[in-house]
Amino acid sequence: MNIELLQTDTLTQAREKLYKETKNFELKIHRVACEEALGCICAKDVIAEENVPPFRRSTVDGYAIIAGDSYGAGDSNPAFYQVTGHVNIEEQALMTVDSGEAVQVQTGSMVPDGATAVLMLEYTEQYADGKIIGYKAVSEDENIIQIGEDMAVGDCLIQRGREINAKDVGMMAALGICDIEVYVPPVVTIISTGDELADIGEPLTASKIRDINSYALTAEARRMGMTVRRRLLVRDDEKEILQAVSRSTKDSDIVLLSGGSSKGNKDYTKKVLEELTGNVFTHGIAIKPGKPTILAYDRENCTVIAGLPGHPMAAMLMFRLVVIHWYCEKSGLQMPLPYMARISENVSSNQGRETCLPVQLVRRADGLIAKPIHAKSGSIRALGRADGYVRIPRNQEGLNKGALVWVEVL
Ligand SMILES: Nc1nc2c(c(=O)[nH]1)N[C@H]1C(S)=C(S)[C@@H](COP(=O)(O)OP(=O)(O)OC[C@H]3O[C@@H](n4cnc5c(N)ncnc54)[C@H](O)[C@@H]3O)O[C@H]1N2
Ligand code: MOO
Repeated sequence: MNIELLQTDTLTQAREKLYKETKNFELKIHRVACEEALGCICAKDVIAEENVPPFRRSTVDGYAIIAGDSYGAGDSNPAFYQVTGHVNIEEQALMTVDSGEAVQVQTGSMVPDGATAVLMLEYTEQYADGKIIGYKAVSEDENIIQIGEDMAVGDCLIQRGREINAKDVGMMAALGICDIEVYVPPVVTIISTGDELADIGEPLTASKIRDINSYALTAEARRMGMTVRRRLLVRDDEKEILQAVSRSTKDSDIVLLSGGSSKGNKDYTKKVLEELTGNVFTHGIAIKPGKPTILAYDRENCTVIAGLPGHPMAAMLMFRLVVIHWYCEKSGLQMPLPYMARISENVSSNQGRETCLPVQLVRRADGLIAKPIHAKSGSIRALGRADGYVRIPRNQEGLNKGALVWVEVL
């Protein structure tokens, strides 16, 4: 029997091909209100058009003075000031402060011209009508926040690619930015293929197993902020798969298939994708798990199609390592930073294929420990127990116990 072996790309090659093939693919952009922006991905740098604060503000309750007037002042050598006014928090400071003078201010009040510092209330005492004593020296600018010190006109405050968080929403409010340009979440269709698959509510009959991938991939896509248009469970039937993909490429930016990606007699994914797109550019990636991954691009509908391996761990990892990685490149989104940990035991790896080793993270007094999860490629439990994975390069023999590794969080 002549079985054609998969011609594998490295992960880097597969990513580069996908990026090159999808040059004309552009994520759509829309505006959302500040209150709705949480979790969206910023599509254009947000530049401050106002100074924050817009005027000099006191950071304490006290007296605005000329700092030089306080030099040398202390408990046994107080300085004397003539109080010439008071600025309430909502008032504009219309007066100026001259040498020997003090204007009373509140936390957040505008600091009058001429004043170069604010002396805190607790270091002062009423002396006589209209006069105070100061028991402390203050330096230039002490207790004053300058115009634009927090955010200045022209500062880039939210960068393209950033996932907007609550603090960013606060910054937008501070700058009077009512809405922001963000990427429209890509629309995804997820198709599980397999005659052996039963849907979640169906009774399990002999030789059936439950469909995990369409649920897990849907949840992962949603976690990434994507919109899941539909989730389908399709038999190992070429025509059925073709119909499902063909209908989905018309209204989805991304179509994920799972199962049927290798070379078995019922593995139709590649054939169907060839027929529909004429543009399958990867079949096989030198990575474990995840080798039988297929990548295609439908140029007409601008749809990225990934045929993921059936094994759930492999499907999840390849969704992340290829498709989500591509989405991050397109949008500028950064994945969470990896954790550094020490590997708990010697690990051998498959030379010639990069290894993605699922690990559990355990916190110890001296740092994090990454415990490899030993399980067969199709293990479901491994998927649930893994906090993350360690990537071992294809040309590396393995890892020695205690080696420092980066753990990408799952
Ligand atoms: N002779 C060879 N056999 C296999 C090879 C190989 O190189 N030579 N590679 C193995 C690897 S690695 C993987 S991964 C799988 C990939 O196969 P397919 O992508 O064609 O997937 P299936 O054969 O359809 O399924 C594999 C496995 O996963 C189960 N599965 C499929 N879909 C789901 C789902 N939605 N939820 C839960 N489980 C699912 C399926 O029942 C199979 O057990 O091929 C190996 N074989
Ligand atoms: O490479 Mo397979 O994808 O081990 O599960």
